[in-house]
This record gives sequence, C-alpha cells and structure tokens, in this order.
Amino acid sequence: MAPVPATAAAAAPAAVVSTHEIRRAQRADGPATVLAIGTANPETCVPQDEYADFYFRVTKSEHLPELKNKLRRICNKSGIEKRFMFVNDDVMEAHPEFADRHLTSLDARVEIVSKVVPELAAAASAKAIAEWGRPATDITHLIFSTYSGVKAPGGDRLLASLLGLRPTVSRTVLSLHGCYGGGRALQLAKELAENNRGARVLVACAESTLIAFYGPEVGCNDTIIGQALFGDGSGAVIVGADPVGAVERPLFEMAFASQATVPDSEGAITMQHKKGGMDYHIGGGVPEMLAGSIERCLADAFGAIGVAARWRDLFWAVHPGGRRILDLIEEALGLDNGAMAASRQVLREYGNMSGTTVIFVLNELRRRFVADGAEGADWGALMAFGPGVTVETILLRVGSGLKGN
Ligand SMILES: CCCCCCCCCCCCCCCCCC(=O)SCCNC(=O)CCNC(=O)[C@H](O)C(C)(C)COP(=O)(O)OP(=O)(O)OC[C@H]1O[C@@H](n2cnc3c(N)ncnc32)[C@H](O)[C@@H]1OP(=O)(O)O
Repeated sequence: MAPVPATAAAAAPAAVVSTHEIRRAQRADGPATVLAIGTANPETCVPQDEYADFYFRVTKSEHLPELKNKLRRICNKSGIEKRFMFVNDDVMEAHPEFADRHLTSLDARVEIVSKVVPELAAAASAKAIAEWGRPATDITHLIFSTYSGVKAPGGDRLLASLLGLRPTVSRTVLSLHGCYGGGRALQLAKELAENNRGARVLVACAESTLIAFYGPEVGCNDTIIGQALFGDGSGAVIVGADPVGAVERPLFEMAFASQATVPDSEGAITMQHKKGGMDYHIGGGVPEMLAGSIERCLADAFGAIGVAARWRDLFWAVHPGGRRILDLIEEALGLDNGAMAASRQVLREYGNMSGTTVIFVLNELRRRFVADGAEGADWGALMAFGPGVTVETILLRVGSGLKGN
C-alpha cells in the first residue's frame, strides 16, 4: 500500500463517515416525478392527404405512379391527419441530392440536423422550464436523445448552451434508440433523480426525418412506410424527486421502470447511417410482435412492485408507432377502443415522431386529466418500442399536481 501523504492525513475528517452513510444521504426520499412537460415542432406542416403529392414532387418521382398510389393507400389508413417537418421545397431545392439515397449526402444532412435538432429541443425545453417555474441553472442533469446525433461535441452541448444551463450540468446523449428513445431517457432520468438528492433532470428528445428523407425506389417498401408515418418534433420533461412544495407541481410519479428485449426480433426494426442518409427497415410483423409481448412486460412490471392491476383500469401512454400497433395492443389487453385516445390523438395530429412521441402522449394525457379533474384511473403505463426489438415500460401514478384541478 502506498504511504498516505502528511497533507492528505491532515485533511481527513475528524468523524469517520462510512460510504454507506454518504450513499444514504445522497439518495432522494420519494419517487422520481414528472414536474413539467414542453413540446415543439418545425413550422412546415403537411396535411396527410397532400403528402403523396408533396413527396413525389420534391423527389421528382412522378414516373413511379404505382408507388405513389401505395403511399396514398397507406396514408389513408394511417390514422394521421397532418405532420410537421423540416424538409420542404426550399431544402430540396438547395439539396437535390437528398432525393437519391445512392448519392453521397450524409455530410450535408448532418450539417443541417446538428443545428436544427438541438434548436428544436431548446424550444421544447424552454417551454418545460417556464412551466416548471425554476431557473434553468437549477437543472443538474441533461439527457438528450435523438437519432440525428452523429457528431461530437454533440447536440447536448449546444442545447445546454442555448438554454443557459450551468457549466457543471451532467450531460448524457442517447442516440439511435429510435422510437424507444423517450422511454429510455425517462427511465434514466428516474435513476438519476432518485439516486442524487435534489437532482433536477431535463430530458429532451428531438427527431428530424431530414436525416432519412429520400426518394422512393421500386422494391423498397420501407421507404414508403417511413414516408407515410414519420414526422419531426421535440418533447422535453423535467424529472425530480421530493418536489419543492410551493413551486413544483407533481404531474406523474414514476413508480417502476423496466426494459425487455423481444426474443428473435433482432432484424425486425433496424437503423443505420449510410452515405446517402439514415437507412431504416420496419418489418411487416412488428405490430403482431409487440401485441404478443406487451402483456408479459406489464405483468412483470406490476408483479415486481406487488400491485394487482386490471388493464382496463389503467391510463395509457403508449408510443403510437402506427395505427395497427395501437389496434392490436388494445385487442391483446382486452381494452376498450377509447383506452389509447391520447396516443391516437397524437398520431392524428403529428404522426410518429419516433422517440419524442411518447412525451407528446404524456402531455396530451396531462391535458385530459386537467380538463376532467383527474377523474378515473390512478395508475397507468407508459410504453415505448423500437429497434431490438426493445420494449420500455414505466409504471406511472397520477401526481398530486393533477388532482383536484
Ligand atoms: C415527415 C416525413 C418524412 C419521413 C421520412 C422517413 C423517415 C423515417 C425515419 C425514421 C426511421 C426510424 C425507424 C425506426 C424507429 C421505429 C420505431 C417504431 O415506431 S416501431 C413501429 C413502426 N410502425 C409500424 O410498424 C407500422 C405499423 N403498421 C400500421 O400501423 C399499419 O399497418 C398501416 C397504417 C401502415 C397500414 O394499415 P393496415 O390496416 O395495416 O392496412 P393494410 O393491411 O391494407 O395495408 C396497407 C398497405 O400497407 C403495407 N404495409 C403495412 N405494413 C408495412 C410495412 N411494415 N412495410 C411495408 N409495407 C407495409 C401493406 O403491405 C399494404 O400495401 P398494399 O397492399 O396497399 O400495397
């Protein structure tokens, strides 16, 4: 053992405190709680019934009428009415190479998204911080999730600076989690908030399809399905334990969180950055695969905390990956058609914004609780899915800030 220098020995505390005591003092007393939510979208809004015309025009693909009809058919059945996006006529005029995935375009795409995605996240975060009611410098941890982040220093650094966060804010980036990014970020925020007394964690998810926007190709149905479903948006949540009475408003308590990987599902959803933009695959059997796994995930989660839950008594914040996913999950759990109204509303108004969508759903649920005085369900489940295939489950309880509105 190395000798202890005299100066270090002199600086040692008089009373010996065990690391167990130090650890106990660091832990929060209560559960991680959602304290504020904010959302934002880019300006360009395309109605779903005009999307096929827009897409085939800007990608100069009118010579493929069968694919255009297929996109129209899927758009009609998508349960989506409109979507927001950064891609518009100006972007495509400035970057005609984006229309052809075989041309090199990743550098140009990264150049754009590494600016606009953190800016969008800043817009959503600023709303969350304003609602929270405390200064941005009280944020202790930042978790930034996006599939557009392929650069260092990353969007988390730009976001922290746009918001004026303290230089000691502890930053983490989650990348390429796709549609389970929001669920993963919230789970991580729960761990941080409960294990660091006084921590206030800003979760910011932001997605832009610009990184993966290219023209249609015969034989590549993934492109058509992606074009029919996905949109751009950002959602931000502030999570902390032991809310400060007069200032902070507990919206949802996070009682338990878990992650599960669906067996034999590795190739079902994939994403990979390539020279012509982000390549993705969404297998045809994804809705069935999720519907077949969801009940086990819920039973395991409620079993772990010893709560006997009846599915139809819960409130639901489920990632609306596609209309059929919500239909099959409702069927698998024996739920009424209205159980996932918040997810369906977000799908209708924004499409699938990948990892950020579940935050929009949480915001919509909050809106509904405020509107009806938090009548009804006390317990609920947030569920998000993505590549892996990965299922994130968070058990929620309505917070005191939503009761008696
Ligand atoms: C803003 C714009 C720009 C966008 C750019 C794109 C950028 C995307 C970038 C993001 C990539 C990230 C991906 C990774 C993350 C995924 C995470 C998830 O959400 S996981 C969840 C991801 N979401 C899902 O998994 C979507 C779930 N699916 C659904 O919700 C529904 O199936 C539906 C709405 C698509 C169609 O309604 P439904 O009642 O089923 O109607 P029908 O039975 O009548 O079929 C109509 C047509 O659809 C066809 N088709 C169907 N599926 C697929 C497929 N996978 N594949 C190909 N085709 C498919 C079918 O063959 C038929 O064709 P046709 O015979 O007419 O020629």
